[in-house]
Amino acid sequence: MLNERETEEREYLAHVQKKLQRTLAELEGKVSDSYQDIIEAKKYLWVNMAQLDAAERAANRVDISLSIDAGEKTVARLQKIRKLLGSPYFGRVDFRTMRQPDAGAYYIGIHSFVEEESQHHLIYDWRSPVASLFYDYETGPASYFAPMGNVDGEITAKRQYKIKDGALEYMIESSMNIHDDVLQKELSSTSDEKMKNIVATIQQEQNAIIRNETSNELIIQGAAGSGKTSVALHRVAYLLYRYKETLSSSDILIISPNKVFSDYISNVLPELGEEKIMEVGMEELAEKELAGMCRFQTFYEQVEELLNRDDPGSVERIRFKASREFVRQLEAFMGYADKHFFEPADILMDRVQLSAQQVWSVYERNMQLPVKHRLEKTALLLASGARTDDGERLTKSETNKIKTAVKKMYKYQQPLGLYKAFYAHANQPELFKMKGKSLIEYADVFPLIYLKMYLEGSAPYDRVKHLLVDEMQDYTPVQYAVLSRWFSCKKTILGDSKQSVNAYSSSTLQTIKAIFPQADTIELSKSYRSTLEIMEFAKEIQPGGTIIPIDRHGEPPRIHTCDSHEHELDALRKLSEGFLQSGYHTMGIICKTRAQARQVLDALNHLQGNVHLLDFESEQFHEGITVTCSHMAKGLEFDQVVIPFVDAACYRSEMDRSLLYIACTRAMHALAITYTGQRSPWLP
Ligand SMILES: Nc1ncnc2c1ncn2[C@@H]1O[C@H](COP(=O)(O)OP(=O)(O)OP(=O)(O)O)[C@@H](O)[C@H]1O
Repeated sequence: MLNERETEEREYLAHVQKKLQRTLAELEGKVSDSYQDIIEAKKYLWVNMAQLDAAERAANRVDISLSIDAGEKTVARLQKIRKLLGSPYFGRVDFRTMRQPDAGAYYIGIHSFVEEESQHHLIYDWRSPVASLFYDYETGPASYFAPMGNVDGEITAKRQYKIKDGALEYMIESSMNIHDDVLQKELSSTSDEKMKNIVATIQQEQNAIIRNETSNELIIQGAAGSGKTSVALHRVAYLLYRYKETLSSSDILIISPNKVFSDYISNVLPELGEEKIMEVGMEELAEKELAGMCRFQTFYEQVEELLNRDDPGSVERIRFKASREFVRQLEAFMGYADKHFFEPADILMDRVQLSAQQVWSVYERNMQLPVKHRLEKTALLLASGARTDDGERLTKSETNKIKTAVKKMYKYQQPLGLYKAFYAHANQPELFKMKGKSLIEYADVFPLIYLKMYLEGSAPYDRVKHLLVDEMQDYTPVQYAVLSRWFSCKKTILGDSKQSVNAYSSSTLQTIKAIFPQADTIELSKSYRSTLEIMEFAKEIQPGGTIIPIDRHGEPPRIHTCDSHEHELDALRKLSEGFLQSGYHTMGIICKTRAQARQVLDALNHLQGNVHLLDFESEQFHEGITVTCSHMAKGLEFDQVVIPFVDAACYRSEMDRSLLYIACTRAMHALAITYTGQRSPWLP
């Protein structure tokens, strides 16, 4: 028997759906009309082309493009209505202000929906001011910030709904924030090959980040699975909604670790009704800067090299270049170069002579400019101020001669030459080693760019109004120094210091905070991805920290001890076949190195079609079995994770420990580990 409330709710749902259906039909009609209009206008233009003059043709083209614009807007609305029809809303708050006797019901959904005749809001967008009540308060006194000021009042009731394919699956009357049962249900579902939106179950501390409008720089340190990436993407959607007049999706840039990660998160914003955001990797940005100068090792190649080879020299080079002290030394070197690498000399020409002293005094006044611009300006100022004995101005060719002479007074013309000079100056030439002809190590890429900026200047990315940097722990102080020069806009910087894939070059939260002293920092410690059993296991591998696992239970992680390598490969085959029979969608076999991943791939040859290798070059994340390495899997998640070859020889260093932790925390529901011989000391 349905109780009275549920009957009421079903009636309201039917009412909203009727209105949505009607709007849908109207919009479909509009789309079809505007399609016809465009065809007609094009036909007219085509048939009458010869008779129309240029102005008429141009006017016609403008009409067509306006119709296309209008049509596109209608299609976008249509898509939103279709989405709402499947699941119109997920929450309701009944709120009354101090001056109202009765509470009004506010239904919260992924988009807003206003009844045309009455202009009554049947659904409020989750980003609207009033919707914050749903995320921030239990029943009782509450307030929200509206454009006209703070609105105080009382929440008299809160409800949550699960509406799927237009049908009410369940509703929960709750005095609580977001009822735990609903969150548990969401988290227990199987994974997708794309990240999902979390609008229905955003938690209060996450909502504070999403709706933060005051921080110019916001650092989010979040434990594995705490929702950092989800929250950052919802924050982007919120800012696009809040500042729709001044901010568009093309003003935002995400720096993400790899193409697969970009693909994995690519659906969240379109699901929220926003356009896709541009994503770029650090290396793409570096490539643009160093084009024509040199090639470089990638970050993943650097990590692979460290994992496969003990090379204390390489570790020392990476460590040195990952410190704040290194940036300080580079900057001190720039100061030194300003004074010592410019050797002013007399410029003696037939009609005019300039003394070294004159040259120096103009050069000195323009020290704030990049060297190249400084030299150009020095030459131009000298030339424009100079006069011949007859009081004449200099000719163009004389000016050019001064330019060439001044340019030659600077000792280094090429960034790479200047960069090498830094190591000579520091008396540590062993800290710079080319990898090959015109090929530099990854650790040298950003310091070289930093010096190139000093030497030649660089074009800042002024169009970007908000920068999002994910996996912040993987970037070094010199990378942040370069990023700050490129992007002077607002920034959201997120990551987890416990999930570094290269222990020698990772940045701690303290380091990042020191680099951005004005930034606000928020820490998220509740972890949502994995079951309690998996998180407890992972915490034993990487102890310390304040991670709080969600109270969701599953099978304890299983450790398979094998007699031989062959036996271990057999165990992997069985686990994979078991997965294919289970209801899970994704399984990650997460290895330490690429070579191991290839071995596993060979062992699973018989499951072809269900198995995918996820490597540096991969662009997509697929359903089924993914064989990959920890450093490629970060940011991703799988229903089930298997970590092979966790023996004492393979997982022994601090870096291995961190990679093992990353691999374990990718698992949502099930985790298995295999090894042969002696188990890794990092295993609980
Ligand atoms: N409020 C929430 N409601 C429902 N699911 C959530 C919520 N917060 C996080 N999750 C889920 O938890 C998982 C982890 O989220 P996300 O990948 O954003 O975390 P992360 O902190 O970036 O993780 P990591 O650093 O380990 O890669 C995802 O499946 C996400 O949907």
